[in-house]
Amino acid sequence: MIILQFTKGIGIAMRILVMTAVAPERDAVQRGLGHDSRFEFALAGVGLAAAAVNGAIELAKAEYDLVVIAGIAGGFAGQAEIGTLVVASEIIAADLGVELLDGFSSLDELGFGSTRISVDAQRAERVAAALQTAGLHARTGPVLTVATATGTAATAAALAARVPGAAAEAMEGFGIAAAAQKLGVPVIEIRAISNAIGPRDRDAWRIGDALKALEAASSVLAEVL
Ligand SMILES: O=C(O)c1cccc(C(=O)CC[C@H]2O[C@@H](n3cnc4c(=O)[nH]cnc43)[C@H](O)[C@@H]2O)c1
Repeated sequence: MIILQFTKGIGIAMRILVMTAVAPERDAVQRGLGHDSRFEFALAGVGLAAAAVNGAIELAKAEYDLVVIAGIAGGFAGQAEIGTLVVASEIIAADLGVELLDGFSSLDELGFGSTRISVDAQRAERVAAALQTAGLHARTGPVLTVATATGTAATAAALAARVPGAAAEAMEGFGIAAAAQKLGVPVIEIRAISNAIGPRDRDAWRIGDALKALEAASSVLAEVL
């Protein structure tokens, strides 16, 4: 039996999986979205491995039309300031490779696979435009996934040089996106900036501001997806 779900009388409802690393991020997105039956939520856990495993488990449970990866992130200086939003134009596993005596070689360069996953570019652009129209400070740009959160100016500079235009770094996107890609489910990633990437200063993190920005962005998401 084919069951068709209709929403507001305009067609078949999308089924959208929202994945965040931790519960406070999920709660912020839920507050923003309000009650909207198209959206389902799952926690990825912190880090690439947990995110890949949990992404695959969640995506195997149902046929989703879209995965939205959401959460807080570090912002690269001059690219994404604290409290602003970044919609990923590409998701890049920026430290997946080998360290060389004089630099770094990515998995791609080694011929072992790809460190880049494409997002649903049309949706990402549409979301970013809608966020801007709503008066939120949002941009698109590459969002890096790292295994180790950056804690020095030298690493921040190395990552920025490795991925020109990199806007933000977080720790789950590539894992969830890899699972989604395997299953043919389109993905977007939205990050609210809680801290500047560079010398570690946990006291300077503005998690509350970032969660508020994430909530505000999510209230726009419901309109545009
Ligand atoms: O302590 C809290 O209340 C709290 C609330 C929400 C989230 C957190 C986290 O610590 C989440 C960790 C999560 O944040 C991402 N993140 C944020 N900044 C960076 C960064 O500079 N480099 C890498 N990752 C960052 C990351 O995705 C973590 O999973 C705490």
